[in-house]
Amino acid sequence: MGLPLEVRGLVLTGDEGERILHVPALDIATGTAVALRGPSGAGKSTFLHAVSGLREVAEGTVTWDGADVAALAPERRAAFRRDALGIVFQDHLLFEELDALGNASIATGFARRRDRAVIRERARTALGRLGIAQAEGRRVASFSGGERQRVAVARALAAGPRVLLADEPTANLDRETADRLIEDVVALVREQGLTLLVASHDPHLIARMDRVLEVRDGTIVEPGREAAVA
Ligand SMILES: Nc1ncnc2c1ncn2[C@@H]1O[C@H](COP(=O)(O)OP(=O)(O)OP(=O)(O)O)[C@@H](O)[C@H]1O
Repeated sequence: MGLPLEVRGLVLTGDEGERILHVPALDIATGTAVALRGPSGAGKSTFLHAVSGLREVAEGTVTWDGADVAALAPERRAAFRRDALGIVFQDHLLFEELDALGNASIATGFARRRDRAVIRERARTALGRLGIAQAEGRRVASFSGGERQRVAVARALAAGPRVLLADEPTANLDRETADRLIEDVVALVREQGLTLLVASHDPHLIARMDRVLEVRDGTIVEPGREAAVA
């Protein structure tokens, strides 16, 4: 099952204290697939980092099922992220010396012994679905951008998250691979009731989502409603 997200009075600022984003109120129901679009530099990545607890929040709350990630102590925040969130961000942060399967199943390093085989199996399945099973034993240092992206997606799914957060996951992929990735991720999200929040400009991806939010003029709006999501 996924988790619900509740954002209240969120203000995100830059290094000099300048305001980047202000989101008065936003709710995402459990199991909803949401696209976040908006011009380059609007603040999509900044928002995803904030809801992941990877970025300090100047004001407000970011609450996943009752837990305000912004208020958690650093270790508890890291544990929450590891246990509940699958994250596919633009800098994939793969371990260059490990092969694809080693990267995709990296969560085994933190998991209890009895969960490790499950994670490894999920990683293998995800790599297969994403079309790189034949390269699972190759070190990722030799992978293309698109292949790295797919390894990062497989890694996020292998940990068994309740929420999947992704930043332009189809950006470096050819149309066919991107469409396959979209189909697989949407199927998985639906099967498992995960909450999905994905920054993307890809019309094929956006068309498959339940809701489309737009980062615009320093806030988040929902086109169609044409008012700040409050
Ligand atoms: N720590 C920071 N200090 C100052 N400015 C910042 C900081 N972090 C982000 N910004 C600025 O905030 C704006 C939003 O950046 P962000 O990366 O979130 O945009 P984006 O919508 O994801 O864009 P893209 O589609 O190009 O990835 C940019 O102008 C960026 O330079």
